[in-house]
Amino acid sequence: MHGSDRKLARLFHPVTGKAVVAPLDHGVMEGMLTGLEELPRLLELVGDFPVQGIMLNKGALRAHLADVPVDVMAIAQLSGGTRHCQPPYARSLMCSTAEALRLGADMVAVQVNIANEFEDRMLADMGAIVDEAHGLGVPVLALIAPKGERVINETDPSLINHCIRLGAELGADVTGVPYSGDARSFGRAVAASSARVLVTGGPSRPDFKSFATMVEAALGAGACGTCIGRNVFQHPNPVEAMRRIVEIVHGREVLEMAAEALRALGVADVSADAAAAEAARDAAGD
Ligand SMILES: O=C(CO)COP(=O)(O)O
Repeated sequence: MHGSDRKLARLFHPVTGKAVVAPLDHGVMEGMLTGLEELPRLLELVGDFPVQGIMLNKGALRAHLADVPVDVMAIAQLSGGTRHCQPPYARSLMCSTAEALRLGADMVAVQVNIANEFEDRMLADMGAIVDEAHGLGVPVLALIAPKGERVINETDPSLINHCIRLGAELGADVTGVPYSGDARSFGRAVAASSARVLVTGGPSRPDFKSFATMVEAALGAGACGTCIGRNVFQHPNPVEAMRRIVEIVHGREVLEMAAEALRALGVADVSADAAAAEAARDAAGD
């Protein structure tokens, strides 16, 4: 067992063995993105659910660490790049693992976009971060996706399976990838991976119901959780969207237990009542 394994175990729910990570790191890429402007409000929302990890950039970590519940992993996003960059899929390292640790992070994340002219640098950065983080006993989440001018289909199964394999080959503890939609080959890549796999969300989709079906399919194919941001926080009803994702990953019982615990503490009623949740979903047109 490595030093990082003990911390990594905390990322997975003790009953379900799965993880819901809330990425709130989009400000570097997008600037003032609708739905993601107010971090304190989002942290409050996330804190009302059985979520296992919150991903923040280093400035946000410094400003808001106190608002990340102590039983939730604070994940420092070390990579960044803005959508104004040419090309917009280039990512650079913005923070070291040592600095992330100093800021209070429990885990670090690094982003790699493959199949473009900058992948060699992003891969080298990932390699260096894995070495540095493991040297300090810190687990690594690698968010890997195919992005670039030559990429025609960003969820092409062979490219997504390559991303899954890459995470494991380069020593990530957890790899986050988009779902390919091909359950069989995705399942094979996940089963062969020494790193556990989370499914990422991508840009907000107008049809949340079909998005949720995709997430369910990814979990069914072997993903052991989610790292979904925009499809939750840009949903017309982010509370309901968050509830649905948690329900898919951990099941209704865990959701209800968490709601009950909050009620007992007199904290806001996240009301996991099944009928109310169903009604809200219908009202939201999902
Ligand atoms: O990991 C992520 C951002 O760093 C995933 O976020 P999205 O679900 O918004 O794509």
